[in-house]
Amino acid sequence: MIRVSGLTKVYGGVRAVDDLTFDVESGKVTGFLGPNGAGKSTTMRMVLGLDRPTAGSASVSGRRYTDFPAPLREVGALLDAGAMHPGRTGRGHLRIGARSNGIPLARVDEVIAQVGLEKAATRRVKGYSLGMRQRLGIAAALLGDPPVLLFDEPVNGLDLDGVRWIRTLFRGFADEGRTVLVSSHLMSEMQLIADRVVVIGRGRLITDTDIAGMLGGLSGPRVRVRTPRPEDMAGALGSEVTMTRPGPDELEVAGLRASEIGDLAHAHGIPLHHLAEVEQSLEDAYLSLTEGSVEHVGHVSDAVSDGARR
Ligand SMILES: Nc1ncnc2c1ncn2[C@@H]1O[C@H](COP(=O)(O)OP(=O)(O)OP(=O)(O)O)[C@@H](O)[C@H]1O
Repeated sequence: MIRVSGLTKVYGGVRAVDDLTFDVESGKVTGFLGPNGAGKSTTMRMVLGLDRPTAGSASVSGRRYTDFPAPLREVGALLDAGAMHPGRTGRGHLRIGARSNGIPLARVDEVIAQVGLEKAATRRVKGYSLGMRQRLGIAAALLGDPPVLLFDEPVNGLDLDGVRWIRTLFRGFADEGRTVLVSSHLMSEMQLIADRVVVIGRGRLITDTDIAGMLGGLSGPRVRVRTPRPEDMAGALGSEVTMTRPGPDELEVAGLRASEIGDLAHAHGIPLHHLAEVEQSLEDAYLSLTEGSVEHVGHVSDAVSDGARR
């Protein structure tokens, strides 16, 4: 488990991380979400002892990272897949990590097989694609078979196969009882990967909840209705519901379920051409959670459109 308590980091005048407190439980994949510049990487760096907190603390399995004699056995991390010596082979890169942490060299071939890099292991890293580098970075994180794993934006730049592979891998880690913290600014991806989400903005905690809780925090289900008689339909729905008019013959209704709207239409003899609940996504939840906070509105919009572009 990872415990972050009152964690704060100030760079010059910038409060990159601001009094952040949350726990990351074992046996789950926890998404660490926030727009660019929210402070995710800085938080992870402090958990890994790479940055010193201005205030507060971060611990892994009850100890500070810097107190572990063989940290790779306790925490595996992928922070920046680009930060590998380009002239080394994949296997060479892993052997150095193993040696410096007292890990048997036989483990190197095990993790190479686990990430599917057998064929590329003797090639130099400079010839690796981004996806191969991500795989190698994950192999390095797994070297010490650690109970806690941290990944900073692991799906960035991966193709669909790579993303699917990572999703399955992370689920497997959580099912084995490991603690898995994965940062991303892609809400849609987290909806598929994570059991819980910790959302931050401008270094501060916005929410710490499970996916169901985040979706449940929305204003309730919305229903899309298409009818040639939208005015009559609106009248039949009454004043208790809230609705918008996305198109000339369309209503989007909050406050009633699709079945109730169908029954009302039937009772009033109004023909319906379409009736469906609008699936709500984590993206919607993220927006609705943060739009009340003026401080974050600009950042949230940036993040969502940024995510949509990728
Ligand atoms: N070494 C540093 N010196 C000065 N400012 C920094 C440093 N590292 C990060 N910052 C600032 O701290 C803030 C948080 O940055 P951080 O990289 O932690 O955010 P992030 O959520 O990981 O963003 P991204 O999604 O873009 O990776 C930003 O304003 C950034 O400019």
